[in-house]
Amino acid sequence: MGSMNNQNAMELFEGQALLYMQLQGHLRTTCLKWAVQLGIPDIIQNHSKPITLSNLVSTLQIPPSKACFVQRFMRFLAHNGIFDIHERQEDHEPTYALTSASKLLVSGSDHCLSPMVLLKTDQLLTSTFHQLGEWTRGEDATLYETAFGTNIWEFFEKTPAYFSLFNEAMASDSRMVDLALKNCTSVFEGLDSMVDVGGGTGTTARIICDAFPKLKCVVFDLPHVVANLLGTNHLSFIGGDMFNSIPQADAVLLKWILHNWNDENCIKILEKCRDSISSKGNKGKVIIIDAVINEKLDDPDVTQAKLGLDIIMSAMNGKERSEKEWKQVFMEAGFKHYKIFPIFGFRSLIELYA
Ligand SMILES: C[S@@+](CC[C@H](N)C(=O)[O-])C[C@H]1O[C@@H](n2cnc3c(N)ncnc32)[C@H](O)[C@@H]1O
Repeated sequence: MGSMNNQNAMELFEGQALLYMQLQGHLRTTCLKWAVQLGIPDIIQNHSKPITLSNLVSTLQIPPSKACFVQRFMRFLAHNGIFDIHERQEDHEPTYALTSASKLLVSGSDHCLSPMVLLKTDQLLTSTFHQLGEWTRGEDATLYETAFGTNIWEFFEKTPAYFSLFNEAMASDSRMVDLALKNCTSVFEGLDSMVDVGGGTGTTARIICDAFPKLKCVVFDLPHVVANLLGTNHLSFIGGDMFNSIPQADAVLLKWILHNWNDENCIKILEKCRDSISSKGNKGKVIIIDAVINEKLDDPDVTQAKLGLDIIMSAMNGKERSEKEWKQVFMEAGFKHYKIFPIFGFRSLIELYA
């Protein structure tokens, strides 16, 4: 039949499997959301040993007729590294345990990322990506302007449910900062004051203040974000716009801020940071926590996480950057020296000096 040889056919079938795998990619996120909404990580954690399928189904109060679906969802999630799956010796019944990923989904644990799962799998927010084609062909600066008619920050401001969803997700991400602080104490030691620009509801600043009790911290964010937030002796909240001016300090922290913005806006923000630390001479610093794309050195899953985030950021007119791209932005904003500490999982801490 035809001129197609076996080799060609095999290549096309491999291509087909790759395409089908990618086309079903949304199921990874929806099944993950299903597991979080049903509280499966909590159930396994509370069981204190691997849980059998029948036990899981009865705890979930799912009709026995649906047990086979639970088994298949769990198999799919286990295949994607979210749960561990084993067979009980005596009756071959599947049992499930937590992995390092699902340990991060246990409610009330120190590093619970479930709020981030709920943000990233939200139906309205994910549906905006169906408009990527319309947005790239049009003149709107961001996808959110095409989808909602406003930029994302105005959308959160006007939609209280999403404002809370976003802030809780960011706070959950920030709680992981404590895992890396001991690897970069030199970055914060000796500082008297720090301003966390775009610091949201203050989770990162609180963790840093606790770890470095001599440090006074200001959380600086849009006025509606910090309105009504209570500080402490060492922590205060100030509302404003980082494109206008940033309060004076020994150091400025920018966690997950610069990737939201294009190079032109990043340079403007960094110039305001430079003004903020100017009274410290060459001792003032900017501390950035963001990803550095490095496809050659990174594990493919890490690159996948960074490149996916880059698409989300591109829709906000921001970007994830390679070291070369970061360096260019730093130099154009008038900074001369930087040091990268790859200590935050798929993100790095970058210390920046004028
Ligand atoms: C991606 S969130 C990061 C929050 C926090 N740094 C964290 O990592 O959890 C970006 C933050 O920038 C704030 N932001 C946006 N535009 C701003 C502006 N013009 N001035 C100050 N903050 C701004 C947002 O309100 C939001 O809290």
